[in-house]
Amino acid sequence: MPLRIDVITIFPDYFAPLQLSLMGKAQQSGLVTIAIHDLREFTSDRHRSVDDTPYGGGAGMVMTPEPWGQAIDAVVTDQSTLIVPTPAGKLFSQPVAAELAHSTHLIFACGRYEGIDQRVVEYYRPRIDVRELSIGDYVLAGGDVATLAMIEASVRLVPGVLGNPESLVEESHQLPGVEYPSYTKPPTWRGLDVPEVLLSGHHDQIARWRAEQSTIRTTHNRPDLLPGS
Ligand SMILES: COC(=O)c1ccnc(N)c1
Repeated sequence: MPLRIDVITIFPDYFAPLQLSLMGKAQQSGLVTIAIHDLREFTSDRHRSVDDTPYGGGAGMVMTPEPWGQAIDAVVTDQSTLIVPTPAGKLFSQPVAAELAHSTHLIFACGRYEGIDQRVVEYYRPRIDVRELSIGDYVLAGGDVATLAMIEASVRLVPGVLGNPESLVEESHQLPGVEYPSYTKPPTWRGLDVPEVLLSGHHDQIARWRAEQSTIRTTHNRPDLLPGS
């Protein structure tokens, strides 16, 4: 059963990159189907408006609930997971990507402006799995880029999408800490040599060196990921 993804957005063109490379191949292989829907197709006024002023005052505009209700109703099933990208959400992570990769149907609601009227989440929460997810502690102009990131991180974990599943084993955020540094030809580049151990053919020594490098890198870049932190 392929993973089905429906993306609802006012900027469908943001998702053209999903036709390229690994994501494009995943769709051609039938492992994943991705459909992009323009929210404005679900408006009913002449101006195809999707936002209005916030109750309670404040700057910016809020996306009105009805177009979202119409758009989500057009694709939702009882197997759907509705994902709302928002800086206020739970943190998206590799384990969450793995969960999404094994879902049946994902609906991404890409909000703009100051966000989507909260009643959209409140309406669907009793009916289906609803997840407000953040890709990190920063604010974007909309949920589209976050959706691209979450789709790519999840789809690459769908069995069969990656040619060599081996490459999933060692990558960062799978093992405790981050990945060791990588090198390829030439052996010397602008006076810089590849670490000798990597050319030695001693697989035990290479594994030990890589584990050490992972710890050094994790300590320097992501001490929060160190065991026991
Ligand atoms: C409008 O959406 C965002 O700004 C957003 C969404 C998901 N993660 C973030 N860190 C920001």
